[in-house]
Amino acid sequence: MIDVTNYAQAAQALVDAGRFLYGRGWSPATSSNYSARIDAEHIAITVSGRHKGQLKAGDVMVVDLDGRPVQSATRASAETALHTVLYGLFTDIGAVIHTHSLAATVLSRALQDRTEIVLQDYELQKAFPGHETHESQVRLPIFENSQDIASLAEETRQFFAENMEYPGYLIRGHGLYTWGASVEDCLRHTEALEFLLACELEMMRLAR
Ligand SMILES: CSC[C@@H](O)[C@@H](O)C(=O)COP(=O)(O)O
Ligand SMILES: [Zn+2]
Repeated sequence: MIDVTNYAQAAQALVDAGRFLYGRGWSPATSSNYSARIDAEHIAITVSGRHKGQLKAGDVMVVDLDGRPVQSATRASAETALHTVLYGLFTDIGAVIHTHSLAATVLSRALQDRTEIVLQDYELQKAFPGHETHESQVRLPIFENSQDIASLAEETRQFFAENMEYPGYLIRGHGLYTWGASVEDCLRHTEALEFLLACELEMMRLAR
């Protein structure tokens, strides 16, 4: 049984997150998907194709950790497997957010031969637990974009099983995934990473 209060709280947090992320320009044109944990076996996740700046409670549904809808006839995000794989791996996370910002999209394409981005010498790195100084490194792997979400999910599962300290990842020409203990935490990570990626893009422009 799904706890109705947990579901309602998760759904409202995702609706609010959508308004914020769309407002920042990081979830344009129905792109992006967001989820929040309801209990050990279920998450609330955005319905596929919905405008993230105008989400209503009915645009958030429940799936189990195998991505199967629970008490819903709507279609969960096409990228649900990229969420469920993270909840399976990181038992302490409570939310996953995927954005489609200009910085994440352009930077991951511009660095076409690279399989990771290393962020260093930015004070804002301290937004991540365990990073006490700008001299530490925040690293994000870059996976190739694919319409085969099952195989992309498996690729991410294998990577993060070995590299649990990475706070998120990029899909080339597509966007960013990050997670956190709560929706609030996850939003902080999203905002920090989007800021750092925008800085990197700006640095690259200045270096030309
Ligand atoms: C509108 S293009 C973006 C989609 O292809 C996808 O990458 C995305 O982020 C949203 O898919 P969705 O099925 O709505 O969760
Ligand atoms: Zn996407």
